Amino acid sequence: MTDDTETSQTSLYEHSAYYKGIIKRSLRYLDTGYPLHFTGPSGIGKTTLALHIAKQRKRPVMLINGNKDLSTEDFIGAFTGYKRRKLKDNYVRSVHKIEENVTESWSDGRLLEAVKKGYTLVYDEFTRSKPEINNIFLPILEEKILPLYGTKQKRSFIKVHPDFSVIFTSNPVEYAGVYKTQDALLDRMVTLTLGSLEKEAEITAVINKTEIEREKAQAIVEFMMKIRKLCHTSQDFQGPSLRASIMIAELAKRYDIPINGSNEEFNQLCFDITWFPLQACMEDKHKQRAKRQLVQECKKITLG
Ligand SMILES: Nc1ncnc2c1ncn2[C@@H]1O[C@H](COP(=O)(O)OP(=O)(O)OP(=O)(O)O)[C@@H](O)[C@H]1O
Repeated sequence: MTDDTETSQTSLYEHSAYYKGIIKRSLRYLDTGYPLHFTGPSGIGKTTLALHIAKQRKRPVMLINGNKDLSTEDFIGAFTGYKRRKLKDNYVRSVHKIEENVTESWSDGRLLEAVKKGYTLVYDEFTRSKPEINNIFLPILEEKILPLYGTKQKRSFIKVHPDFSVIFTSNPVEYAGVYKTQDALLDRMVTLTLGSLEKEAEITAVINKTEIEREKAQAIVEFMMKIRKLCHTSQDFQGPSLRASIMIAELAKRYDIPINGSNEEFNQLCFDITWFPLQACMEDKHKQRAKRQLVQECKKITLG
């Protein structure tokens, strides 16, 4: 993450009472030794917030992205090859002595490194990894040890560094589609559910991220809020996210597209960015009507 990005995010977090509260509480939970878990729909800023909080702890931050291929070796480490040491003793001319030593070389996995050195770990989208892989967090969180069995290591476990902490993120929609989150693991974390941003907070985020003028950011966010109201199904599918507002602002700025519904390019941009996430939050029978409403709402925007 660049310094610029960090500055822009800090600005939203510093000016929003909602975020200031979350950050303060989160740091307390982490400092007391409880892992944190941000859950909520895609694109509302879970990862960004997790990384921001992790950085506040003044410990090195490690990011791991959950995925189905993540293995125990990735987490703990593995023997990666052999080290050969050859000593040739020719001290006495007539005597040749060769001593050869072959040892396996071990390289630490990312979790082992974080646990050993007391890093703050951000484990993003952890529910995308297989539950049996995530089980390794149970002894870490409960007994404060990382077991090394199955790794041919001499030690059977290592102690967790007192400064080690974890922030998990997940998207509830994925619980059903990917792997069911283990209740035992969830039971050991403090889970905070993040909802959509309030209007002012979203406008600030869009301005900070894209440096677009305020009135343009406001027009985009107000449009997006109307579009989200067209959603019919569960609250987990909230339609176009903050990411969608940022995309429209970024593209309009980059290609000098006026934020104006009378402009064909702008209409197309609105549609391209919002239709797919919008149609995902409703049943088929509502889609045609929602499509017409989306086009109409976009045409109503009248900024230069
Ligand atoms: N406070 C903020 N200020 C400015 N931009 C932000 C802020 N929070 C998030 N963003 C931007 O919004 C977008 C989505 O954020 P992020 O990736 O953190 O969301 P997420 O909830 O983790 O999404 P996903 O579940 O899809 O991984 C990113 O482009 C990010 O840079």
